Order: sequence, then C-alpha cells, then structure tokens
Amino acid sequence: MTARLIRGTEIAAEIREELAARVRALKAQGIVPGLATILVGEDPASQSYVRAKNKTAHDLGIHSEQHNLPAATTEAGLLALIAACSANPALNGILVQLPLPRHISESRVLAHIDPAKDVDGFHPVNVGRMLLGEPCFLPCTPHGIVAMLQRSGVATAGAEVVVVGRSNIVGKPVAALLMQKGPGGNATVTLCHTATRDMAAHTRRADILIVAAGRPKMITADMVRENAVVIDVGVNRIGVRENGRAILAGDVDFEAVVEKAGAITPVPGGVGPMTITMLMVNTVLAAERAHGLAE
Ligand SMILES: Nc1nc2c(c(=O)[nH]1)N[C@@H](CN(C=O)c1ccc(C(=O)N[C@@H](CCC(=O)O)C(=O)O)cc1)CN2
Repeated sequence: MTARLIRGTEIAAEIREELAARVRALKAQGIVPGLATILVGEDPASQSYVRAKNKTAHDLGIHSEQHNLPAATTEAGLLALIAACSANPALNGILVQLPLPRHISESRVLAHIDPAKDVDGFHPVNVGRMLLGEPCFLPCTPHGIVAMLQRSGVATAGAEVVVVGRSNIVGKPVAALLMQKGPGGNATVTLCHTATRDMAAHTRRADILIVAAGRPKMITADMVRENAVVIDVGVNRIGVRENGRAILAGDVDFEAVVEKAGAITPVPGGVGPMTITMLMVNTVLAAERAHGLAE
C-alpha cells in the first residue's frame, strides 16, 4: 500500500496562521517582532533560503532586516554586525545563515549571538538548555520535525526512532528532542553515522526513521520496516531542469520507499517548509519573552 504523505507545506501553513494571531496580539500592545538575517557570500541555495525567511517574516507582519555581506567579509566584521544587532532593541532575533565561508569560525560566530536573540537555537547556552530540557530556543529543523510528527498524529512515546546523520543542525538535536521526557519525546533513539556498522540492521528496526545525511536516495526500500514513518530531511540538488530550476532529491529513495512505509515526507514540501516556519515561531517567542509576555 502507498504511504500517507506528511505534507510540511500544509502543517507549516497551519502553524503560520496561529502565529499571525500572536503577531496581531503583540501589535495591539505596540510590539512588532524584529528579525535580522545575515548572509555571507553568494551561495545560491543560501540566498534563496534567506530570501524565503525574509518574505515569510514580512507576510506575517514581522519586521525583518536582511544583511547580505560579501564572501570576503572578515570574521571581525561579521562579529561587529552581530554585536550591533544584539544591541538593537528593535531586533528580537538574529540568524546567521550557514554554512559560512571557510575563513570564518562558525563556533565563534554562533557563540557571539545574544542567547536571548538566538532564534536558530545554535548558541551553546541554548544547546545546553535544550539537552537539559529547560526553556530555550529549539533549533528550527528538529523543532519542525517534532511538530510535524505531533500534528500528524505520530506517537513518539515508546517508539523506536532511528536518526541517520549526526550534524549539529539536525541529527544530534533531533535525537536529543525525541529522547526528552514529555510530549513529542519519550522515544528510544538510535543515532547512526558514517562509522555505523551495518546501518540497515538499525534502520530496519525503526518505527520512525529520520534521515539527515545529505546523500541523495541513500535509504532504499530494503532498509525500511513495513509501515514505518519516514522523515526525509535531505534537500539534494541532483540536476537542473530546462527552465533553470534545480531538480531536488531527498536522502530517501522516495518512489520505492513510499510503497513500503506507512507515512513519509516528500521532498520538496516536507521538512524544508517547517524549518522556516519554526524560525518565525522562535522570533515571535523571542519578542514575547523580551516583553515579559512568555515564560
Ligand atoms: N542558520 C541556519 N542555516 C541553515 C539552516 C538553519 O536552520 N539555520 N538549515 C539549512 C537550510 N535551511 C534553512 O536555512 C533550509 C533548507 C531547506 C528549506 C526548504 O524549504 N526546502 C524546500 C526546497 C527549497 C529549494 O528549492 O531548495 C523543501 O524542502 O520543500 C528551507 C530552509 C542549512 N543552513
């Protein structure tokens, strides 16, 4: 039987509608949430993600400032801009688009953002609080995956979850969130990576399989348990169409796995749209917190 599609585009639209009401409530009190996006260099995918973030912010009534810096920007220059954004009371959230050029230290840059404005949830303070289960900003893609599972009725409590990929942006934090005590958590989590022996032996045990490895179609049907829920985080550009648009493929061999899984996210239209929406959720939460309107 063909798997049910978990459509991120639809879930994201539902969340954005709820968020628009929170933005209106803030505006009624004279508060406009503010977001600064910072992009260094001209990577076309990063440019399109940052454009989409600013457009979504604008559509929701969130003030946004887009800082596009040349690839040759120095680390000191970037840190100075982050310090200025941290000190600007009109800005509640600061996002530095990743990856950064190689001459800039990602860890120094992320640690320079005020943790109270770290709407990407990448500052060491927020990462630590997330692991401890304390109030913090959750990283957008993992947060989006948990929201998708909850809103599509996939129970995580007691489930065998297998995560493929150990990045700081997706693999490690999604594993941490799903093993956390409480709603959207309580799962038994296995994290696989490039040194995992016999990966298929792990993935075949998964009730919920989350793949964020950056390798097109690496998960084949024989690696998936019958009726599993498959969450594909990969957005791989595998070619270009005649009209110049990229051909995208996930990390999962969708055509084969859709016939075996119980539910699956498509690419595009799955996890990707949730990432940008959860950034907006964090920005509104940052504004609410800055004005003492949230925990
Ligand atoms: N500072 C950050 N940098 C990066 C993050 C992040 O969360 N914060 N995540 C990724 C890229 N990313 C957001 O920045 C992102 C990736 C994919 C999508 C998305 O909507 N994808 C669409 C396809 C769009 C396309 O044509 O490429 C989909 O899957 O439907 C949104 C955001 C790395 N950097």
